[in-house]
Amino acid sequence: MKLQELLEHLHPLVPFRGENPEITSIENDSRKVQTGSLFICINGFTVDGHDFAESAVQKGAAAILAERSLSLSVPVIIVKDTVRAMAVLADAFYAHPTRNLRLIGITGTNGKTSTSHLLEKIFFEANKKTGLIGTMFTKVADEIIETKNTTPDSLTLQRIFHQMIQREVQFAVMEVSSHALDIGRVHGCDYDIAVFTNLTQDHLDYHKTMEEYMKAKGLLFSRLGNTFNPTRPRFAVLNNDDPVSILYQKSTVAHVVTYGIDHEADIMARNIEMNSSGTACDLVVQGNIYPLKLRLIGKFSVYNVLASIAAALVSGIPINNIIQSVENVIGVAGRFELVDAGQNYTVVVDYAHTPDGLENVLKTIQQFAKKRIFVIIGCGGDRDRSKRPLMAQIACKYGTDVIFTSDNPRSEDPSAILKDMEAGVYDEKYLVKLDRKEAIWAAIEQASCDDAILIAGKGHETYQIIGDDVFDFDDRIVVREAIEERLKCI
Ligand SMILES: CC(=O)N[C@H]1[C@@H](OP(=O)(O)OP(=O)(O)OC[C@H]2O[C@@H](n3ccc(=O)[nH]c3=O)[C@H](O)[C@@H]2O)O[C@H](CO)[C@@H](O)[C@@H]1O[C@H](C)C(=O)N[C@@H](C)C(=O)N[C@H](CCC(=O)O)C(=O)O
Ligand SMILES: Nc1ncnc2c1ncn2[C@@H]1O[C@H](COP(=O)(O)OP(=O)(O)OP(=O)(O)O)[C@@H](O)[C@H]1O
Ligand SMILES: N[C@H](CCC[C@H](N)C(=O)O)C(=O)O
Ligand SMILES: [Mg+2]
Repeated sequence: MKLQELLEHLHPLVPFRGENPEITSIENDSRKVQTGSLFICINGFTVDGHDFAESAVQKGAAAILAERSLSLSVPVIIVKDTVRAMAVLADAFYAHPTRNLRLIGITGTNGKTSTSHLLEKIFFEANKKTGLIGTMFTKVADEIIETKNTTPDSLTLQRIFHQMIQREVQFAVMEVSSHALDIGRVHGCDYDIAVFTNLTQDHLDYHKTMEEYMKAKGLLFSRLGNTFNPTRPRFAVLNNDDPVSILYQKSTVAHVVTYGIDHEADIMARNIEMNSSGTACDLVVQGNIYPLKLRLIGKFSVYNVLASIAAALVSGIPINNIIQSVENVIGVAGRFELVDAGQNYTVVVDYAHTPDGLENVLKTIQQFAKKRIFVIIGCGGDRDRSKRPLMAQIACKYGTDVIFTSDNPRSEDPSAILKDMEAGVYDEKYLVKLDRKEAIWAAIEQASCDDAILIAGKGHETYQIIGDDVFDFDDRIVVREAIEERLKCI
């Protein structure tokens, strides 16, 4: 594509003169630039991409998109906001891939990964070709691609959609983080369905207030249906048990479909009964009642199931297929994942990393725990500090034996993170063990018959980030080793 043809997608006041080279790729990382690339300079949180423009030209960049003038031997196009321009240009360069996909975006503080995996499974089992983008990985048909962020930057994202089109994917399900909505990573995505799970405290390091956080998530709904193809129906799937849904409902021109447990909704679950191996309930859809037997545990899992059922129904998947798929789901990796190595107590590994997530999981455990509840919990570094004391409080409210330990300290001092947690707790009911492996082993040493152990915060993660180092660490493997070692000694 010629540079001028590409730039026509920006607004007409963007000046363009001079050479009109062929653009063979778009890159925002100078290290990936090749001959013919358009290099987009992004002023990031860590470094300024403008500082790499010269090296991009040396690597063969044919043109540069920047926010300020740069003296270079190739055309430099100046825009006010390169992040925004990147989203528009990436969408155009890859021939507007989301116009040809049924795209479902899922936002909310907790439950995005769980709901998106459930929904992808429903589509897959209904013989649709699927794509998935989220925290754990990205999937294009049967190919798994590693991604760094829950929602990748717009360039990576449009490239993935393009691959999906090439692989004839019909339904793409993606997690849409509040960061992505705020920064503009999903600008240019044409969603058919937007799903809201819930809103509780997280990411205040970034958004500063709950109001700003709520507004960022709301962008998914206010933009829905404002894009390219007005003839395709758009749906907002909202959780009626979360008061924020009323605001999102007001902000969208799309059709609204609601789900809920405690408040009247289009799609509901009633008569929920739970034990340690599953959940039974009645699914109510348009006055019809369908008995559901889920292998997933907890009220929060029922919400995720309802959200995925609602999105699948408005996508035209028959109810009986949907029910069969959700009943088959054993679980999502690292979400209420039970570790059974032959011990006589329950071990749960869960990704709860917010106050609400932790409370939901602990309430669930409390419902079937017969004796002590051990909680092993830490908080991530370089993330919302204000959630640390709250998570510590919740751990001590529901746990009988609590061990505060490290999560991913990242650039922070691990002891300082634990001090932030301790500030929320006034009794002495907890132990502090900086080393996560030691914390897990200590709990296993003390556990006895019918106790329950929750290892929270890292779920599916197979690493621990300490400083700039990434170490192998998987709660599920570490706890299994500890259990097996203890069983040997009996
Ligand atoms: C705070 C934040 O959002 N940071 C994101 C941001 O990184 P950054 O601004 O630090 O980038 P940077 O290193 O300053 O680089 C600026 C520019 O210079 C370029 N560069 C850099 C070096 C070089 O040699 N040459 C070069 O051209 C880079 O490619 C980039 O274009 O842009 C990167 C590329 O898109 C992201 O991967 C990175 O996410 C980091 C890893 C992150 O941890 N983000 C978290 C806060 C996040 O976004 N989380 C959300 C929500 C998670 C959830 O709740 O599920 C998510 O969606 O992941
Ligand atoms: N609907 C829900 N409501 C409240 N808590 C939930 C819900 N679903 C899951 N959780 C809790 O939150 C944790 C994270 O779930 P999940 O990974 O699905 O959320 P997420 O929104 O994708 O999180 P992230 O922001 O990290 O991408 C789970 O391990 C569980 O403890
Ligand atoms: N998506 C969340 C995941 C947190 C997981 C936790 N283990 C941590 O590292 O803080 C975040 O990036 O804030
Ligand atoms: Mg997620």
